[in-house]
Amino acid sequence: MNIHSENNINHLKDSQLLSRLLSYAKPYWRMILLCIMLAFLSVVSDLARPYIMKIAIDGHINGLHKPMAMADALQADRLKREYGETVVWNGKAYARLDPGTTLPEGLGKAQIVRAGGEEWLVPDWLPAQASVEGANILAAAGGNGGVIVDGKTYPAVPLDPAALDAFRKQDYLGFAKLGALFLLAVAGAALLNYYQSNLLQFTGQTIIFNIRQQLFTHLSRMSMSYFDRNPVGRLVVRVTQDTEALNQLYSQVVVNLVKDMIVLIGIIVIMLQMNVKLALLSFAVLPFLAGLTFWYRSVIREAQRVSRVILSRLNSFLAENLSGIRITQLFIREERQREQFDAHNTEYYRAGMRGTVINSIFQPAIGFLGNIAIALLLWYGGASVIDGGITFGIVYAFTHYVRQFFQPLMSLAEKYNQIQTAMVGAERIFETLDEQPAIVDPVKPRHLPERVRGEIAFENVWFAYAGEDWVLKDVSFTILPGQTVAFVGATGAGKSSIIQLINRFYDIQKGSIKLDGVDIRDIPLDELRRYISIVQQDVFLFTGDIASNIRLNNAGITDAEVVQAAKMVHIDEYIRTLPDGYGTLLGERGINLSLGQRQLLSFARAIAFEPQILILDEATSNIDTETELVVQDALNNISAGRTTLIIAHRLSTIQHADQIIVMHKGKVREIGSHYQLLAQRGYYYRLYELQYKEQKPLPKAR
Ligand SMILES: Nc1ncnc2c1ncn2[C@@H]1O[C@H](COP(=O)(O)OP(=O)(O)OP(=O)(O)O)[C@@H](O)[C@H]1O
Repeated sequence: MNIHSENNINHLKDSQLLSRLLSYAKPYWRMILLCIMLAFLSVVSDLARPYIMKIAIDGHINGLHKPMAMADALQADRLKREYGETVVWNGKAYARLDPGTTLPEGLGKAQIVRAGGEEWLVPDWLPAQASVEGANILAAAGGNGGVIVDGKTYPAVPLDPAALDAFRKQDYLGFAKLGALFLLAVAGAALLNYYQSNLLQFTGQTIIFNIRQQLFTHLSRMSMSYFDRNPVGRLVVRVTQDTEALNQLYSQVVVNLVKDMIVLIGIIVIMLQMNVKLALLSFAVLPFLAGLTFWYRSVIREAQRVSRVILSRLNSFLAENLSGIRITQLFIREERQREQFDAHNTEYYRAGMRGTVINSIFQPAIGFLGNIAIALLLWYGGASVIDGGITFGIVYAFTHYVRQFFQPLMSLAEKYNQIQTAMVGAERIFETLDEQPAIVDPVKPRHLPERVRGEIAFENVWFAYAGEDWVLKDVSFTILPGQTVAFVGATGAGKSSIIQLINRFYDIQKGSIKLDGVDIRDIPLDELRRYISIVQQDVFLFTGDIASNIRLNNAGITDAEVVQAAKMVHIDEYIRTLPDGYGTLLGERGINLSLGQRQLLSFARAIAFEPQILILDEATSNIDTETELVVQDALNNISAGRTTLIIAHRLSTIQHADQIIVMHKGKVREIGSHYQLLAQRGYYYRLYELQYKEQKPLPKAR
């Protein structure tokens, strides 16, 4: 597997992932519980709305035609006590009855029915169909004060507008009340949703804030070998995108899923309570729904997994190619790179389309099932209304509940996607967090004094970056306190590796490296690295001004010390010519420095930190010869009394070193001073001769 290919194997089980995810949410359980309670209340007000409509329809719009109890006007109070709203008209009191109420002894029956465009009061109860105008009511039976239903004539009195108003009064009042209640439910749901979603976002953001913080702290402790294996682009995605996917999980999915569950259960309960038969009929589509969801789950999971793997490949390709754009343009590789990008892009497009096609089948299919349920309702419910078995209000409410029932299922696809993305994000985040830094502080640390002598000893050191590819083989040497030691050797001989080992960017496999006689693995990392400053060929500049790039946020370094360090490496003059001097911004929003200027800045950085051990890795390779002489002079000053290690290809710059260590294919080949090594007429001599000839072709060798 190369480092750009994205890991696509599931290591952790979903249940393990979930329990770890929940552990992050645990400190905030009160808020989450409150969110769930708010969600519950908002569901209640959501579900209340069709119910309110049902009451309006059955109780008031069609309320006029309900069967009534009739008594003498003197008994109005009794009627009111027992059956609620009572109308007194023409010496009689009337009260509407709920369906199924049995009429006690002593009370008469009455019902209002619409016939021939007029409302009639009948002192009897009519068959259920009669409440629907026109159904089997032939007409008002001429002028004889009666209505004919199913061939039977009932005596009836026509109601004049004033009487009708009296009977309708409770309906007008009822509409006002129900309207207010409806409004309250809407406003309540809006308010509850507002608080709930804010609280959720707050909780989610806080949890993710903590995870990001933990990730960054963790990453900054990781060893170099980790960064060799993980491209920066991937780690950036870890800290930003993957955590954002988790945020979605906490702030959108979890509570909304709970909310959806409450909605579904709530609707089932309400429907069963309103009418069992109609409810069961609406649920007839559920087995198909379950089958469809099962199919969807299995195909979309695979499609999304493939799509994610391809996307991360595309991202890596893009990141690498944009950072290497200079080389691409220089070697006119644009066309080839474009073809490769095209291949990745096409693959991603296809994967995306596959997901789209699956979704475009699933979502309408769910909608279709929902509509079938509504069609069943219309067919059976409509007929039952006419038969009088079910009220119109119930059918109306049912169609709404069925719609509400299918709504969460329609967005299931989206939620499923979010959960999957979050799970993959969580898995990657936990994998990152679980990876322990290869280089850690010693269990039993040994502390060196504030100032070390600076003796560095390599004793039979064997080192490989990976496996058994030995980069250093049995390397031994001792650098005495205050000495300046140079490493020379061909490219790839292992010089830079030696330097990376001294400050423990990597740990060795065999032998030991000692500072003042103490194995560096026994010294706390912070302390070890505080003694050492390294100036490298590639200088990294942080976004910020020049002064902050020299002192690297170390408040202990004063402005005067910054200037002093810059003066020592002769970059002070240049800095002063810049518009803002030491306050000039570098990087993206500021100016760009030349490679040589960057190296000088990095020298100043090393000097300002006053290290006790100074390491220069090809540090003067980009500085012109004239400036190098000056810097060399400054270096001589700085290295006086300090252990200094220098890697240089230009042998002229290291002739004054106390010791020169010649490396060859991972081994120490020769050690000695310049003159000793020349006298040996070995590898160093040959190197020197080669360079000497190159640089000064005219005079003959001494
Ligand atoms: N981060 C790394 N991961 C794996 N192998 C590495 C790494 N860095 C260097 N190497 C390998 O280690 C060997 C020695 O590299 P090193 O950089 O120490 O050589 P060097 O003598 O400093 O060369 P140069 O003069 O070119 O800087 C090389 O063969 C290189 O391929």
